[in-house]
Amino acid sequence: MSEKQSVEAEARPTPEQVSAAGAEPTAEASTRHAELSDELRGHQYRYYVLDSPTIADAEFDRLLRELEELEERYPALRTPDSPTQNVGGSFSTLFTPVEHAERMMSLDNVFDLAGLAAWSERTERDAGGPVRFLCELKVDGLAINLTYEKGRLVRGATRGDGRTGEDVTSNVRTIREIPERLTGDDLPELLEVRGEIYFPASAFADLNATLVEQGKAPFANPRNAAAGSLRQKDPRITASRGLRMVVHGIGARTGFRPDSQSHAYAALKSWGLPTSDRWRLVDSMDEVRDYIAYYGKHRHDVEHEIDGVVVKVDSVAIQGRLGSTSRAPRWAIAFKYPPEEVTTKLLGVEVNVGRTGRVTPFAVLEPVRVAGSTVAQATLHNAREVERKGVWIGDTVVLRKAGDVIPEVLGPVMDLRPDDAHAFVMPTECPECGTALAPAKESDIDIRCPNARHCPGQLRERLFYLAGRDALDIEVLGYKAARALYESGVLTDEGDLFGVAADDLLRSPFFVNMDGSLGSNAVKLLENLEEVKQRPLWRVLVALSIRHVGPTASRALALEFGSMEAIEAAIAQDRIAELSAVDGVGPTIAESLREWFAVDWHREIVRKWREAGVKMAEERTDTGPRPLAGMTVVVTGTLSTHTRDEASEAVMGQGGKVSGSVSKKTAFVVVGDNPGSKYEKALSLRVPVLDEAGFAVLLAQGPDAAREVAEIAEEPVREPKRKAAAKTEDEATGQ
Ligand SMILES: NC(=O)c1ccc[n+]([C@@H]2O[C@H](COP(=O)([O-])OP(=O)(O)OC[C@H]3O[C@@H](n4cnc5c(N)ncnc54)[C@H](O)[C@@H]3O)[C@@H](O)[C@H]2O)c1
Ligand SMILES: [Zn+2]
Repeated sequence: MSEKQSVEAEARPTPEQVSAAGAEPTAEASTRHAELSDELRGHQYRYYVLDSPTIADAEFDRLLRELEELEERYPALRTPDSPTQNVGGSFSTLFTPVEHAERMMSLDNVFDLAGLAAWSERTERDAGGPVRFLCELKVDGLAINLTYEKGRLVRGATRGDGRTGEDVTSNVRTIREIPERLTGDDLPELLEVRGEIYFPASAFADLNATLVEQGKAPFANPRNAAAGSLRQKDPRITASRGLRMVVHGIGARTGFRPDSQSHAYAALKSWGLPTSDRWRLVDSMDEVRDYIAYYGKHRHDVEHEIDGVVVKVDSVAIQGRLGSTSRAPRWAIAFKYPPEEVTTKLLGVEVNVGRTGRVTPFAVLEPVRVAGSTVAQATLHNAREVERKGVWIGDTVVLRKAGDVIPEVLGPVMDLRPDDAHAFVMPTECPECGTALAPAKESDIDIRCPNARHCPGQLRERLFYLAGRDALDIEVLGYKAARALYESGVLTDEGDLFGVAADDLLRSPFFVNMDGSLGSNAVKLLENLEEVKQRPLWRVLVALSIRHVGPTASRALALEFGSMEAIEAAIAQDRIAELSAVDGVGPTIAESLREWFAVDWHREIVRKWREAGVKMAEERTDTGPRPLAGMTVVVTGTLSTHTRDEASEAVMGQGGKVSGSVSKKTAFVVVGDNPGSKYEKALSLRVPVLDEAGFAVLLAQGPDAAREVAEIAEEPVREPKRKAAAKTEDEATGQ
């Protein structure tokens, strides 16, 4: 890094200096060039020959780009043996070397849309006009060359340096997807088929687990697994690995003259070769960008890893006219997606105790930037998962962070394992309370802390959860406040929560000012707790942390039973069938309710909350009219006057049901801003549609009045009406 900076810091040569024969390289530049070249060759050897790289691809690419930049500045450094000029990878002595009939090339890369646009402009200029492009996925695997003579597979070879590869014919023959004989008439005399061997992403974790079990080294990622599995001395091992292939090109051919890449694919497919069905022919760069965007989003919906998109000129004639450089064709370009994989150090494995007592190990990592954020932790799910991945504390590991997906540790870089690395041992006691851990059932993989009531970890998580937006929504009760409450002994479990008074909070430094007076957070908490006592029954049910009883089931229970007492009575009288018959509840949840209420201290929570004044019944149960009884209302889009929850509560408060899907039986669909397809569905089913004003009418004046102001589609269904006035951003997001 520092050397790079020193090179960059030098004065740039003037354009005249460069244009002549190129600037004379400085001593520093030459040294850095030599260093980088050596380093890159070392990485290439590990990657192509040992199948065991020690740095992430993005890091390798960064070093290669640095080399390219140096050579751009000092063209004299660009010697034919530079890593920038060659197809990466020599060949090993493990396999017999074989010459390819036609050279195997690499691909030039671009890393952004500007680079892609520059390439397409250059290409169309050189081609003398607009060209048709073929877009396909860049499969992150291992390049292979299959030679077919008169339709018979005679050889399989790795790319090697592009001219000479390794003979892996017997290994290739074990891959089921690769035909021994092509089928059809008109088979070419000679055909080199180029493609990628890959290891299915979904089988990767299992492969590592098997290797670890056998005491063998696990792979860092699926690409290495593909290369390592194909390049085996014993083809039986290759056969056991379930490798697959995608065809993406042709080399030498006799008796086969396709006029385009796409025609070639069609022919290869008809002969039984595994071509992809994801390629697209397009006539504009807009469509290329759409393709790139689509697979950027669906990168992990594909059976193999993808590191980019390859854009090719479809016409073989134009391909020929454009030709190639020493290492890559000019008629194709690889658009690389932002890297998702990095390597970092696994500093430790710690465990976390969850709301239900589940103890989960997580990786503590040296903080590293990947996919736009800094990652310092990654869940490891359970002890078996840590073992299956084969990662040890102290290892350099490959970390993958894909977009919004949670970061995942893929595997260890075995060659960098330090002597003092050691396997993680799952604790036998709860790190929060010291209780012996055990699986809930003998067959469970997860282990739990059985001290549910008093374990600080579990209590903290339950308090945090009951204060959440989907439960009681207590603003000031966050993690720190939750911890402060039990650490100072203000409460022993959540049953005490609503009995907390100012005096109690004075015992906790967290809630007290320097001068000994009650802090503003304490005042706020006490206020909050008062308000919360009036929350609807379903929120109280959620707050109890009963397994499987989330907002949906709680709403259904509240609607059906109307009060906590009624639910308790149903359980006490063993009317479980009645519970499970409730729409949105079912047998699992009914059983879970029964189990929960069977525990003394659980029933105590309910009793204490009730005594403290928490409302445990829906107001409307026996008093007041229920004008919406028997009606189902669907709410879609954003309302400015109600949050979704408030709207649902208002409907349920009047005896109505709230549903997520529109059917013929729906009484009303309430439509806010940016409604989804439910609006269109309502119109097509001729269900009355209410805007916000209409919803207000429904709540204030009842269904008959609402029907007067509702929009009902006439037959035949017309184009859905778009909501005219857009809300200001504040209104739209202010809920
Ligand atoms: N981590 C390391 O130490 C290390 C070392 C060397 C190379 N590498 C990585 O290897 C890559 C560079 O090597 P490269 O020259 O092999 O290739 P490349 O990945 O830049 O592109 C060329 C290769 O892409 C493959 N490919 C996949 N899909 C294709 C498609 N649809 N059409 C055409 N070709 C397709 C072909 O096999 C072709 O040889 C980089 O990603 C680099 O980071 C990493
Ligand atoms: Zn515990």
